[in-house]
Amino acid sequence: MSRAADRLKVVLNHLDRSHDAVRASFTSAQNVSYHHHPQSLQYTFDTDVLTQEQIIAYEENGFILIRNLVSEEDIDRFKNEFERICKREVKVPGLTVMKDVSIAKSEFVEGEKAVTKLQDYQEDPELFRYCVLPQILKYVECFTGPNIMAMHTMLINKPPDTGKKTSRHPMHQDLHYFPFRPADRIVCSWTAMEKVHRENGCLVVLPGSHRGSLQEHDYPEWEGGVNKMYHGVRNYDPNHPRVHLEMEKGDTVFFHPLLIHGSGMNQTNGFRKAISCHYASGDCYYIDVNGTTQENISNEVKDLASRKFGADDSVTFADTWAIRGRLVQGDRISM
Ligand SMILES: CC(C)CC(=O)SCCNC(=O)CCNC(=O)[C@H](O)C(C)(C)COP(=O)(O)OP(=O)(O)OC[C@H]1O[C@@H](n2cnc3c(N)ncnc32)[C@H](O)[C@@H]1OP(=O)(O)O
Ligand SMILES: Nc1ncnc2c1ncn2[C@@H]1O[C@H](COP(=O)(O)OP(=O)(O)OP(=O)(O)O)[C@@H](O)[C@H]1O
Ligand SMILES: O=C(O)CCC(=O)C(=O)O
Ligand SMILES: [Fe+2]
Ligand SMILES: [Mg+2]
Repeated sequence: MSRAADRLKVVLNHLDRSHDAVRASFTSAQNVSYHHHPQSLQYTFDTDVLTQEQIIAYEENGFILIRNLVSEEDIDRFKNEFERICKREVKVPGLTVMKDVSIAKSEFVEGEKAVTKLQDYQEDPELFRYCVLPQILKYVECFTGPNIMAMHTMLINKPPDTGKKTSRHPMHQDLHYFPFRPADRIVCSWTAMEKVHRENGCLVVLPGSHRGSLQEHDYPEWEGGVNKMYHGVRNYDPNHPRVHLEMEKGDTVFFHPLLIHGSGMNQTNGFRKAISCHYASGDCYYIDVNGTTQENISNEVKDLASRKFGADDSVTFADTWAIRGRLVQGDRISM
């Protein structure tokens, strides 16, 4: 047998045995169903980039954390560009600058202290460098395959909580926002721009939840308010076993779009920064989400597009994604 085939056999054997344990760790309240019995790898391509342990970890948990993947120098450049954008020294076409809801609705705050998140930075060459870093794409290819589209770009500047707990990001699955498939050929890369830990609101994940299905999402009923479009999974069970991903500057997590994740309150005085990109295979295809659980977010996105860009009814949810997507490797086949 070839070396690759040997490797695959070892991995599949391991997965077959360990899946029962992962299955058992989920409560029925979370309504996660498993049908997965591995005949081959479902979530990864074995391209000799990932170790056996990393393949097993991603297949089982739905994420892998790679330490020290992005250099300090690159991160400082992203941070510097973020500051220039906040000071309005550069204007980026298509960029959304989002303020925290409790800051936007109360005090007048200027500059980066008002900004919770930049979204859609694909037209900013300095920030978009993140999406084409070779060491990132090398890992992304293990999940998407060789044709790679950068579909969604964000720089998150989680502010110190104002006391209303609005700095939290409710537990969600990113696939809720995406009208393209297959889910297994989509991956998020999320890089800490400084030390992130429980106190400043690191990512919180439910390992193995990527093996469930897309759940219904809605605004959580939070007293202090919720940020626009921060939908959470319905009936979230706070007692579910979860993992806090504490990371150093430059550490990067790659995760599946069905993985349930969120982030806690920022209880420090600093702004917790991270940069991320969602990638999809250039072979993915758009779906119509009308009549599905994604209809609520689709309507919100289309509303915003019509207010912001004067888009008319003929602009679909899928169009709003196709416009933002950028090819970063290989061919743009059907996206
Ligand atoms: C996988 C991935 C996609 C997952 C996610 O990223 S989930 C989060 C997705 N988030 C987004 O797509 C960003 C959505 N936000 C935006 O588009 C913008 O921030 C807007 C909500 C439209 C506000 O922008 P803009 O109109 O420039 O802001 P203004 O300061 O002029 O405020 C206009 C009215 O909006 C309110 N507002 C501002 N920021 C927020 C907020 N964060 N949450 C809820 N409401 C907000 C603001 O209070 C104001 O309301 P009124 O005074 O008109 O009642
Ligand atoms: N009702 C809910 N619906 C969806 N997500 C929620 C809900 N309640 C909490 N979360 C999410 O659960 C995750 C953990 O939040 P929490 O505020 O408990 O942080 P934490 O890291 O546990 O902090 P602490 O150390 O203070 O307990 C966050 O993503 C938060 O937004
Ligand atoms: O950085 C965070 O707090 C998580 C953001 C996130 O999960 C998202 O925007 O989809
Ligand atoms: Fe997310
Ligand atoms: Mg807690």
